[in-house]
Amino acid sequence: MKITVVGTGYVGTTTTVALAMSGHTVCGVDVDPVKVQALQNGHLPIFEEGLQDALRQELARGRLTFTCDLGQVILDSDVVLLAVGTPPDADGSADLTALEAVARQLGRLFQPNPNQTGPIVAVKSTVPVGTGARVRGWIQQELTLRGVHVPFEMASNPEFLREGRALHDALHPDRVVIGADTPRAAQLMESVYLPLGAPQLVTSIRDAEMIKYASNAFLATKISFMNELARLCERVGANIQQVAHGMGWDARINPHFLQAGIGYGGSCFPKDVQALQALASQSGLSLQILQAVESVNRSQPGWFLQKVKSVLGPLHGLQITVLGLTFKPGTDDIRESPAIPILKHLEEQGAHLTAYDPKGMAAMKQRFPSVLYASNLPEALRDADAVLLLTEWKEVVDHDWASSCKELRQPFVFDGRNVLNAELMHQWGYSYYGVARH
Ligand SMILES: NC(=O)c1ccc[n+]([C@@H]2O[C@H](COP(=O)([O-])OP(=O)(O)OC[C@H]3O[C@@H](n4cnc5c(N)ncnc54)[C@H](O)[C@@H]3O)[C@@H](O)[C@H]2O)c1
Ligand SMILES: O=c1ccn([C@@H]2O[C@H](COP(=O)(O)OP(=O)(O)O[C@H]3O[C@H](CO)[C@@H](O)[C@H](O)[C@H]3O)[C@@H](O)[C@H]2O)c(=O)[nH]1
Repeated sequence: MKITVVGTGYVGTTTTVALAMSGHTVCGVDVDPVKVQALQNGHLPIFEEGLQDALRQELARGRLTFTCDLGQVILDSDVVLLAVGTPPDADGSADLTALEAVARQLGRLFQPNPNQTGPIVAVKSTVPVGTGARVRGWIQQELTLRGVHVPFEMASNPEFLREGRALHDALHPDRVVIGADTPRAAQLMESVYLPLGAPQLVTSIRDAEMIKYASNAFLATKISFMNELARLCERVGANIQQVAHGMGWDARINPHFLQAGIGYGGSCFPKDVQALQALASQSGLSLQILQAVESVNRSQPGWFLQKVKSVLGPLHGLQITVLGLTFKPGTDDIRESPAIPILKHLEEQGAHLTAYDPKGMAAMKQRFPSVLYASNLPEALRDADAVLLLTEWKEVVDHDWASSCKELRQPFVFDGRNVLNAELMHQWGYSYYGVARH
């Protein structure tokens, strides 16, 4: 099939590569000429393991191209996937400006064809319920203005990939959700993903739109639940990791997303939890559980810092090393990373800061220019009064902690992700503090 993907950010780029690997002819379209040029030359503007190699392979095979010119590729596309950003508006609702711009552009570009069929326009971006209908309306308005009839059909096709595992998730999804209100749209969308061999669920467009937000909100709820429980565990002397382990053996609960820590970040959970609440509020409802999820998440970095201060006392003048800046390992993305409020607070308290992250330092440098960025992990640890582990990079977890203890001025380690071996850390001479873990 011929597929156009509009928006070549995280999702769009991964999707173009995965669909080309599935045997389709794919074109990625973006308004950013620098990004398009880089992608066409086989350079990935983001860090995502394995994706650049796969991109180069598909470019070489000739099934994948990138352009800024939507008009050039749209006319013979069977399916147009929209993967532009939907960032939060001032009130938390999803900003659909980019989506509207693309929809109107499609309405100005679509041409009638002799077979009297039109393309399927599928929204892959995360959008509020009802957006499919709005996109249809924007396209139709432009067609009507031109006096042209093109029988395009709408679909919703939410994306569930995780950063750091993007290509794997795009090629091996737990499920493909297809929202379609006509049999032809459903059938064409099913054939897009047929080569993956993944389970497919066909629903209405509205249901598909809600499934995406509901999934993210539920995962965020699991995390905030565990983070709040960790606060109680710490008070009553229980170990949150053992508790999570014991809970996870219940198949009805499952072991995933039960890791307490310093709160969830990234470009999706914080914005999607807010957007679902905004949607509810526009419908005259308030979602109390999600209010609590958000509030626990906002206060979790502060709770962690409180613990640091209760051990170290005033932070002014202390040499503090922060390990991990990205919102999770495997990405260079620092959007909504819990490291941001933590660095801000440490800076305000007058601590001297050194940071190390395998991929996130360039972006963080823009926000925190006065932090010292170490060129490697051993250098970051040297002469520190305390170490705060904020992202569980493999390099950090696998570090030779046994021999590093003597490099620190004071061997305080605060593990915000509960990934180091507490018993060994104590044996090696550290004063080690996890999150509700003794
Ligand atoms: N990042 C993720 O892990 C992830 C996962 C699942 C779903 N999502 C959702 O997918 C959507 C895209 O997310 P992302 O992280 O890829 O966003 P992004 O910000 O990385 O990329 C969006 C891209 O769209 C381009 N764009 C904007 N306006 C355009 C236009 N008029 N024409 C063509 N291109 C245009 C931008 O230049 C940019 O390259 C969002 O709705 C997001 O919530 C993201
Ligand atoms: O037990 C856990 C699991 C995750 N996290 C944190 O939660 C955040 C998000 O992690 P993750 O979900 O792995 O990364 P994302 O790339 O943001 O992926 C989420 O958001 C995407 C965008 O919508 C969805 O497509 C994915 O399905 C969904 O997992 C990160 O800060 C993690 O550190 C925890 O604190 N504890």
